[in-house]
Amino acid sequence: MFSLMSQCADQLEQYLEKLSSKNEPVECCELMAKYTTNVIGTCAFGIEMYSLSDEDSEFRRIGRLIFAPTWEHSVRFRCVQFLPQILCNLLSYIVPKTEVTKFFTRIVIETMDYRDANNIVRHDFIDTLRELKKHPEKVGDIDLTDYVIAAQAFVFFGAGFETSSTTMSNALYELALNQEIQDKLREEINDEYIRHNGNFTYENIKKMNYLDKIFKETLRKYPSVPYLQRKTTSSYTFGSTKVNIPKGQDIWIPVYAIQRDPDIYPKPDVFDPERFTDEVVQTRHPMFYLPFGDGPRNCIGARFAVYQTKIGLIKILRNYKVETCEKTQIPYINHPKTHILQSENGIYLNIIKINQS
Ligand code: HEM
Repeated sequence: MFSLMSQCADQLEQYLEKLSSKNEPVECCELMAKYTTNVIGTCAFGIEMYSLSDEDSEFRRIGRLIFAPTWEHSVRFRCVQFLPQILCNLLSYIVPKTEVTKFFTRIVIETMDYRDANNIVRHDFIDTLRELKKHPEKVGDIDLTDYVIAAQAFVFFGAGFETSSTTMSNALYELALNQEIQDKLREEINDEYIRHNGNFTYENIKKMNYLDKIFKETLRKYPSVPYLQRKTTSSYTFGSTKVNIPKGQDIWIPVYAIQRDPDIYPKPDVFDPERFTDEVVQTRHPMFYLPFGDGPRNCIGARFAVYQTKIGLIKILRNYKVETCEKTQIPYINHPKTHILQSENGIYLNIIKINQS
């Protein structure tokens, strides 16, 4: 899996060569979304997405549609959040299927049929879905229709690419604003490059401490999922107070607010990777850092996200310097309408080639 990710990162590097030669500011949210679309397509679906090389890639177009902050999306999202399940189920039969639903149903069913007909096994996400289709008893009384199967693929794709791509573009934004942090990271990348003859493996990347601290601080300051949702399974009263949350209550856990609380993270708007040294981390309650959630329904793609982000950043920063430009929005403005935390006007940066031996 990691080697497939690494190939996508190599394609990103080639694409950057083309982009940087234009000497124009680059919109990094779109750039990173193209990269992570490529990674998820290659690793999870076994489909070459061409999202970097092809400006009109179908997958990238659908990816944009999923997260477009439109009225229709808002209404659908709120219905799922607030209407009783039974009403939602009923509505799903009445409301017409969107282009995204049709696209995912077609692509997933076609890919599964193609693999069945040609005896192809890749041990990826599509194979897991094929396995479930062959053995529906494994999912109890859930009716595994084509729509239900496509919905699993949709969640995986939707949850996987935009969260990671915004994390990458936010990291680049902070590195452009904090050149000394960028230089220090490049030093670590170059040391690793020399130590391992240019071969960045999963194991090597795991040992890169400074990169890890930057990754964590990026998700501290910009948690892609700004709040978590839960329903209480029992009534709970806080300490010696009378504040009570009754059983069955829907609650939102405000990750963004916790991770920007000055009592927990002093000077929360300062980007400081040193908040994530082992010693400092031990002084904080573990629930004060929740970018991937926690408990049995936490993010299943966390490790995938960590490595696609890190290998992508390594490939960019080894050969390119990122700098702010006239089009860079400073300070960062949160988009008021998106569900995933994003900057309102994109992240424009100069990406300048540096000569490495
Ligand atoms: C930086 C990148 C990512 C972030 C910040 C992130 C964050 C999250 C968060 C906060 C949740 C909810 C957890 C909870 O409620 O406790 C979640 C759920 C989920 N994530 Fe991620 N995620 C990322 C990348 C990915 C990737 C790459 C994939 C798949 C390849 C993925 C797949 C999922 C799925 C399927 C769920 C739903 C799990 C469930 O409901 O049981 N995520 N993610």
